[in-house]
Amino acid sequence: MEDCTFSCGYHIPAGTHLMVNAWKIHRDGDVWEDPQDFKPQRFLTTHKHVDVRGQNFELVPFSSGRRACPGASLALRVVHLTLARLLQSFEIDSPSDEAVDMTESFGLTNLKATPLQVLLTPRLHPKLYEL
Ligand code: HEM
Repeated sequence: MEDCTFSCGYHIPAGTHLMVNAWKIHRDGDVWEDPQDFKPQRFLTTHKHVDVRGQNFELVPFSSGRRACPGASLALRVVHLTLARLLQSFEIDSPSDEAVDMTESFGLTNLKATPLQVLLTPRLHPKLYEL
């Protein structure tokens, strides 16, 4: 390992424990319009060429480079499958009429400030839920 100095002026001494702040990168107002808003349609329009696998540094959910997530391909499939099965199999509701509190808490990973309470009601034939 050796010291590293970038042309923009950052100097990183050898042995530094460096953590990438993906939360901040993913909310960069120079890249993302209304960065705090959940707008998945931006990936069909203004940012349709942005890839999640570490080639476009403005979006790095699986990191990038040699230590990027080796489970990315599996994860991209499993997330779709799990979400689809959940939506197909259950009515999803909240126990109260109040809007879900989406406030975030501070931490290394992105946690909700208040626990999510959900009511799941099976919507398919009971036989389909047998193990
Ligand atoms: C949506 C799901 C997932 C996300 C967002 C994700 C994200 C990440 C990120 C950002 C890193 C880099 C961490 C760092 O820089 O220190 C990472 C590393 C890693 N991920 Fe994932 N991951 C996911 C699912 C998975 C799955 C399904 C597997 C395995 C089956 C997996 C296995 C790993 C391993 C082994 C590493 C460490 C790689 C290394 O240090 O060389 N991940 N993941």
